[in-house]
Amino acid sequence: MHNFTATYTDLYQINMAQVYFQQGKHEHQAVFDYFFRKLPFEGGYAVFSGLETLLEILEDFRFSKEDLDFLNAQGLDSKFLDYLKDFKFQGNIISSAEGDIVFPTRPVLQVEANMVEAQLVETILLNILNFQTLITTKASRIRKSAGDQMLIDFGMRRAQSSGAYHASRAAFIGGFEATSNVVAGKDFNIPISGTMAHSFVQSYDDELTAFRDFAQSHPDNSILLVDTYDTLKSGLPNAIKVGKEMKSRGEELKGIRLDSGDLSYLAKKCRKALDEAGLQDVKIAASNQLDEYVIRSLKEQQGPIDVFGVGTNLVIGDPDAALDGVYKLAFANDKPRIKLSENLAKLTLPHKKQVYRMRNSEGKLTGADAVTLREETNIAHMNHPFDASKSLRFNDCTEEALLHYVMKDGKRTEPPKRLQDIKAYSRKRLAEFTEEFQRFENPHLYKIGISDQLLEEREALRNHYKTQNA
Ligand SMILES: Nc1ncnc2c1ncn2[C@@H]1O[C@H](COP(=O)(O)OP(=O)(O)OP(=O)(O)O)[C@@H](O)[C@H]1O
Ligand SMILES: O=P(O)(O)OC[C@H]1O[C@H](OP(=O)(O)OP(=O)(O)O)[C@H](O)[C@@H]1O
Ligand SMILES: O=C(O)c1cccnc1
Repeated sequence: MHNFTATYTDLYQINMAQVYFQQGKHEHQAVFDYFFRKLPFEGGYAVFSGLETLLEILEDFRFSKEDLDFLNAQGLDSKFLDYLKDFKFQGNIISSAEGDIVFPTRPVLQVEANMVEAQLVETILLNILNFQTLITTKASRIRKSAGDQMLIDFGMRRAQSSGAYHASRAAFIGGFEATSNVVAGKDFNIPISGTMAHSFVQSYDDELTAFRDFAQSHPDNSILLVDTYDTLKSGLPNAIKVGKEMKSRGEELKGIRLDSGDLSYLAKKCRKALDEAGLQDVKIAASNQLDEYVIRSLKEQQGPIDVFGVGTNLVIGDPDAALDGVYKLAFANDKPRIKLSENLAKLTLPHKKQVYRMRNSEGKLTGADAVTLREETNIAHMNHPFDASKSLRFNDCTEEALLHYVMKDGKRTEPPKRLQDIKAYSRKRLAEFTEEFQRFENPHLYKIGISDQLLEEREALRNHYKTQNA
């Protein structure tokens, strides 16, 4: 994996950190919230991911000698640079579980650290969490459409460059079974899978020989690409020939892949011909600019497609391209902090906080998460975060605390989780949300409320800064 040293940050973080150091404020303790304001893909939920990647980076987040030489050449203060020689992230991370279902406005993760540490980790934290959460959410939607069919990530070549590495990880958490991305497979223990390219077929004078050579070399694992010249007139009959030859040798053709044309129509024709040739076990894979909507349509048309290969639209998080996650100061030097805005929705929530998922007496979701001050319990009432006329009462509800310490004093509180376990957890958590929250068109709104005490604290601070600056 790329070695993320502490220069993996924006310059303004270092410039601010220098001032904190010079003013003797570098030991002041801060709490920052990571949250986002808008759900991606106009969907009803997001799936939080990237946490393990972040923790791994933070465990060894320091400046190398070359980093410090570079900063020295930029004219930064030599005493400050001396201090950075020993810099290491020694703060706490309080987080939602990776794979959990998360919503706008409420903190997804918090950083508790000194001002320098908290500021220097902001950029990498946003870089990792915004991207992986976006892609895991996209993958989860594609999984929803695909039902039980196999999903393979084909996105590496079309990803935003090295983003492919973490996109493959994120896609697996969201429900993909395999990836064509070999390095991600190796590093994250994701099953790898592959078929063949058009170039392979083109490089031969005839398609049949191309298929035969491939089958001979990969007797257990051949998926033949049948659309290079003509799917029904050439690719399919040649694949059937090779499939039968393999069968006579006691081998089995694994599948064929369709990559153009009307995928549902072609899959039906191919399935029929394969079955008639006694090749019922040969699978049909499809690719070509798939996403959750095309896959949903292909399923509705009952195209007998067993495997979907999804590239571009998955790894670029189409059409959103970015999650708008932000990192805002909530507490510093023993005082709650707020950021005011003309736009009410951009007011921040001050203080050290906790988030609770509210369930009714039967253990079912009530459709709301409540944000409270950290020490509060027994949430009976909550308020709309930005609309004073709206509030919600809870009767006889249980509260599940969603934020937990995952790093203390720069060290993880638990060993790293296996990707497979994160995926299984995520699936279980999403299954709690009814169809209304998961549908693609105008999904049901999951509510986020703030407790009476938090509202009071926020309003007091707001008035304080408003009058101070009047
Ligand atoms: N039966 C179908 N129902 C809905 N969408 C489909 C169906 N078959 C294919 N598609 C999708 O329609 C789009 C067709 O893309 P495009 O117009 O590029 O066709 P193509 O067959 O790939 O052409 P080319 O031969 O140039 O590659 C792709 O996103 C594909 O996944
Ligand atoms: O459409 P996507 O969802 O992005 O899926 C990946 C695409 O990448 C490959 O095409 P490409 O033309 O790059 O190579 P090929 O000649 O092997 O088909 C593959 O055949 C898919 O069509
Ligand atoms: O294995 C495949 O078929 C594959 C891999 C990457 C991109 N498109 C297809």
